[in-house]
Amino acid sequence: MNILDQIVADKRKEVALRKSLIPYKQLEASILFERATISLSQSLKNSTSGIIAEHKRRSPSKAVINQSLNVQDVAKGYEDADVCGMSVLTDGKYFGGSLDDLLIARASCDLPLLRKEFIIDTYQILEAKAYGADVILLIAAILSQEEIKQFSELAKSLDLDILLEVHNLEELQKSIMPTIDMLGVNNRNLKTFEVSLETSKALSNHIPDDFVKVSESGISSIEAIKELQPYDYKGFLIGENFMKTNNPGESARSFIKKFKK
Ligand SMILES: O=P(O)(O)OC[C@@H](O)[C@@H](O)c1c[nH]c2ccccc12
Repeated sequence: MNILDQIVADKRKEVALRKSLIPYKQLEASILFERATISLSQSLKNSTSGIIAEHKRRSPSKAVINQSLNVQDVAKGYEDADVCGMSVLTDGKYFGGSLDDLLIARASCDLPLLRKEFIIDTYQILEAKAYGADVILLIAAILSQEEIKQFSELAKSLDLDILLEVHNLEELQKSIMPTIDMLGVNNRNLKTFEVSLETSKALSNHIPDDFVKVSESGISSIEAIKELQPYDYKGFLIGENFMKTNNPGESARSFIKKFKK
């Protein structure tokens, strides 16, 4: 079994357990369920930097990145740095995150928040809303076309934006539908962990213009972004490069400063 299959198998068990303890009705009773969301795709369209900064403690490809920070400081730091949005990993087993991280990020800043999760069930979309997310991630590699349609329609009905993640042409072609707001190209192959910016370049002209294009993973310099901009990328998802430092907010700030020059 490759790592992605393993993650999904674990996730199915986890979601079944969560569902048995907290029913849909209880999620819908969260005060955050009525909150007006902030659109990340709109923010990206109006942004000069397009940086989406991530909170990630560890990952299967890197083991520990940073375990000594608190989410509140990171969220405030990213907001002060004027990033466009924040991504919060909520998977516990492989990434050391939690829904509580999302909730604390929500309480700490007014940035559009992405729930970074392996979504395989509609239940997780209601959780995303109940814990303060503005955007959900859907990963084409683990979903059927019918699931992408059903999940994105539900997310839209909850006023959540949808970032659809692909890694190759086949995934892209099965995923293009009007309920998707942003198309993310993951430069990291989730099955092998190989990273290459060429993935974003190669797929860009297959993405119709009405989707906001986001390049994800392995971005650690302004040069990388400059390289991707001619391919019409408007958003850049950066995790490790900020999170490996003692002060991710400050790192994001100096990154964005260089950018504007
Ligand atoms: O830390 P990086 O290389 O900057 O990558 C961030 C982000 O793109 C990555 O965490 C990611 C992209 N897609 C995912 C899907 C699941 C978990 C994590 C991810």
